[in-house]
Amino acid sequence: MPKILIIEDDTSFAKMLQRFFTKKGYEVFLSSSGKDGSKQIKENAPDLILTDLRLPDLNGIQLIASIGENIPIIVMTGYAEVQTAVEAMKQGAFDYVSKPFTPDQILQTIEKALDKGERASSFVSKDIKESESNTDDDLNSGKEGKNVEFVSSATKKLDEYISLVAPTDMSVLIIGKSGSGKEVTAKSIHNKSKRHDKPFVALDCGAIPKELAASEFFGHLKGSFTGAVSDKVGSFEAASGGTLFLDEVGNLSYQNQIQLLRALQERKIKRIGSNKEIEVDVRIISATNEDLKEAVGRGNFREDLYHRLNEFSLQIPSLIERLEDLPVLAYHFLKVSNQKLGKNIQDFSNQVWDIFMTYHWPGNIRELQNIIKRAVLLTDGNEIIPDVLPSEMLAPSEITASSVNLTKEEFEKEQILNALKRTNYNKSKAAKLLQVTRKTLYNRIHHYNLDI
Ligand SMILES: Nc1ncnc2c1ncn2[C@@H]1O[C@H](COP(=O)(O)OP(=O)(O)OP(=O)(O)O)[C@@H](O)[C@H]1O
Repeated sequence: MPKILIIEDDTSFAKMLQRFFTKKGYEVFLSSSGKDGSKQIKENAPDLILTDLRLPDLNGIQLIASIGENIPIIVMTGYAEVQTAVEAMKQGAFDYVSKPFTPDQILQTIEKALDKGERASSFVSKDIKESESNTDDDLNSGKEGKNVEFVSSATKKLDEYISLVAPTDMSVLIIGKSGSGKEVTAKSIHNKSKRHDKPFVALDCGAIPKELAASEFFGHLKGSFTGAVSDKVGSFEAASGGTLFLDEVGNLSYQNQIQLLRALQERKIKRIGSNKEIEVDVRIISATNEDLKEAVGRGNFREDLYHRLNEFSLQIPSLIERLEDLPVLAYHFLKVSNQKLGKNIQDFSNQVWDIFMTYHWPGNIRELQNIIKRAVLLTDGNEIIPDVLPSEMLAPSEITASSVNLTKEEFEKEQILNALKRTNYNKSKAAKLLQVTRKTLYNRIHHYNLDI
């Protein structure tokens, strides 16, 4: 079993990595300082070292220089430290990864580094390594064989990340298209966290007028502004001890971003009209369906806030990227709709399955849910047939699942143009068809420079 030493002073982050690598079959040691790290290198003889560059007692570059080239070292860097990371590589580090990174990214880098080390020393312990890796393969295939039947690899990976990050207090940024399950994911993280018996409060930042955002976040006292007819508890206070979910966080105005950042930095808020500071303990999970990094680049979203919200990011696959899950979801929605509507419809016809598996699902899981509910309502027989599906599914656009070989950007651009054509260039209707907000549609039109 390969041994990894993680030198990182952020202990909850280090523990999360430890759990992940242990699951992947590594033996993991933790150290929170350079001095202790050097001691552990002697005691535990790790096969690989993963180290932060900023350590409380030693600079990572000095540490790397003292280890030499015998053990592969991977350095973890903050977003502004790439230059130092390059320096670290000159000193002999194998590679660097910039935070935030997904566990899979770091795993790949580690495997690459170990593979290199293994080749270099293969003559020493080839037999042992071969027998160990065979056992690992058997275990992995056995594990997967149990539950891969109906679940896509994209969803399995997502579940794995949720379980990893849930017990920590890290801020999570969930990225995904509208209706893909971002809020469901946020709830799942909350339910698996130690805060699960405290409130989960969701705030749709896209729906609040910017003048009212501060009051929604922090609350207000009666009479503090026109319309403040009674005292109001804000979302931060309401979520105290629990989780605050900020949906469509990219839609916050610049002024609101500053207010949010201040509250996150100070962990204290004041209700509007009050001088009393209130300490708040909330975990922040936010979601976006636009590219926030790009919004940072354009100057529309504050970089400092972006990094504070994005200690860990989760990408939610669109339904079209997880079509293997569609049957499980479809039967689930059939069952729920039957219960709600007092029906007992058994199945979907073969033609319906064909349509489901080739449609492009711009509205993702929400669209599937709505379509099935409507179909259940309209069906008299035993089985759902194409007649009860919406007409846009029966005469689908030229864009279908098979066109996924377009790049993601080309595909999205096509979807937007298509929706606009089908609605006679009415942007409100096109946004509805795409199941995004008008603001998102405007942003995307601007992003793709669409001349309409
Ligand atoms: N894994 C799932 N199982 C069952 N239902 C799901 C699942 N994921 C999403 N849904 C359903 O799909 C709908 C959309 O999910 P959700 O609200 O989480 O998406 P979203 O990405 O947050 O959407 P938006 O971007 O519009 O806020 C909800 O009604 C939700 O119940």
